[in-house]
Amino acid sequence: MKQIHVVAGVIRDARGRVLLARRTEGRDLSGSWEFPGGKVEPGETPEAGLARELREELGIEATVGAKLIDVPQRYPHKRLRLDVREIASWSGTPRGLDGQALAWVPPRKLADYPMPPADRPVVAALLQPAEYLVTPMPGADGDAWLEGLRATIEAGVRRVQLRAPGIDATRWRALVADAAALCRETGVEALVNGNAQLAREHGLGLHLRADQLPAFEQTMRVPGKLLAASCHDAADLQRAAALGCDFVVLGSVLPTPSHPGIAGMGWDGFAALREDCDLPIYAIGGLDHSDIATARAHGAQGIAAIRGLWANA
Ligand SMILES: Nc1nc2c([nH]c(=O)n2[C@@H]2O[C@H](COP(=O)(O)OP(=O)(O)OP(=O)(O)O)[C@@H](O)[C@H]2O)c(=O)[nH]1
Ligand SMILES: [Mg+2]
Repeated sequence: MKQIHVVAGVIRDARGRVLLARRTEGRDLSGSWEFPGGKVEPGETPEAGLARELREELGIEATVGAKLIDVPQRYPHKRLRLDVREIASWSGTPRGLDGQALAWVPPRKLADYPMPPADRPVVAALLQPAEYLVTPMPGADGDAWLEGLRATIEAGVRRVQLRAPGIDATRWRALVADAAALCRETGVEALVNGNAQLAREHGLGLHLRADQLPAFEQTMRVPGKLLAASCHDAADLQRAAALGCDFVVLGSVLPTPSHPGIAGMGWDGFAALREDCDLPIYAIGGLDHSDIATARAHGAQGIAAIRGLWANA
């Protein structure tokens, strides 16, 4: 199958809006909106290719900045790597030189524009956190666990999964109530592992374990709240996508002490699974903050971790 490297730019105006272009008739995915860019030509660097595409398609001169995300994606007749860069600065007035419509879109509204599958992880990378904390098991001192959560939030974590497998149910209910209040107070998105009833009671999102995916039904969703899932293979990813999960966690990428004897799928294994799925995916398994750039280079939203993100570790 044909493998193509496409480089596209996130171009922002002074008001922070992002430029989208609409694919013209007669091309693949026509009518869908995309980040301006195109195929890198043989012998060309991605930066030079993107600057050239923006000159040809929009008539602007651009300086290519930091990498946002690299999304490996499989389409019916080709395998794509969508390599997305921030545009550090640009000059001129963008015009649709190929006859394509243009739109300046506030980031919050990006999801309203139909885009190709490879762009869904790109939009998620622009809007959603790169880190997803999974709480460690509370020790005897529940207050210390809550303090750990507070410190982790103060350190910058904005999305949290409350998880404590095997804990006494009454004790967990009380800890979840306190943790939910703390997350609400600090504006942090919180999901609870596995327990739809607890999620409902506290207005939390729900994070499904992989073994819960086959029997889970839409009617069990918490209305208006996030739904996420832990995935280990292609079948899990397919089930999570069919359920309409907002995002998933996929691993283990590296071997971890919590799953001794299980080899990780590695970054190449992660990227291969990501090719057939358009969900935002956090990589998990032996990772911490320092792995975010590597994760993004393999199409991940970022990293999920217990010890790797816990402030009091
Ligand atoms: N520029 C751009 N292309 C994207 C995005 N998302 C996405 O899937 N693509 C795909 O990446 C490829 C972009 O290549 P292109 O615009 O240079 O070329 P094309 O295949 O339309 O050109 P062609 O018809 O001349 O072969 C297309 O297959 C397009 O569907 C995106 O956000 N921006
Ligand atoms: Mg193009």
